[in-house]
Amino acid sequence: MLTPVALPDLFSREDCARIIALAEGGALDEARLVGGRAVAEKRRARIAWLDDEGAASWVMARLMRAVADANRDGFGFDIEAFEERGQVALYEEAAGGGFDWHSDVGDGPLARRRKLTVVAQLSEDGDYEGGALEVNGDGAPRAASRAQGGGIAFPSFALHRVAPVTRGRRWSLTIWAHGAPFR
Ligand SMILES: O=C(O)CCC(=O)C(=O)O
Ligand SMILES: [Fe+2]
Repeated sequence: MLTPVALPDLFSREDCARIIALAEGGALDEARLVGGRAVAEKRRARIAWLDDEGAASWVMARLMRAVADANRDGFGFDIEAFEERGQVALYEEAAGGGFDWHSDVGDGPLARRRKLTVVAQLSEDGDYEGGALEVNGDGAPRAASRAQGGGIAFPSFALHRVAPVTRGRRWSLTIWAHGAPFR
């Protein structure tokens, strides 16, 4: 199945605040694209990476369980591991935050092994306008739920985007599950 799967209630409101605090406690860098090139025009966000050991381990553990369930129930892909750290992204009105249509599968050694993408909404719906995460899993782009703490899982090759944030700021958390490249 290629249609995105909703993952409601991954995190509580307090969990979301804790994850944002973890990201703010580290370095928030200008986002880079799949190939490692900084391309400001396509992606306008700042990002921080969560380690799967230490203070953020509970975050990664919870997401990994949710991905395993979603894969079993919805996708049935061959997933072997989680080979990248969790990515917290901040899209800000002031910076014209957004991320144009793209696939998460690329030519890099990790990007080519991406199988499933999971994005969790860390901000409250009312904190921002615009900023919709839209996924085109089957020919029709659909907006993911904006509910804080909820998430969505979709095949990493599926085109998706974050519409420009027109007011406020949106925080998200993305992880990828990896395995042998699609063929
Ligand atoms: O922040 C989001 O909602 C999506 C992030 C994304 O698509 C990515 O990092 O590849
Ligand atoms: Fe993406």
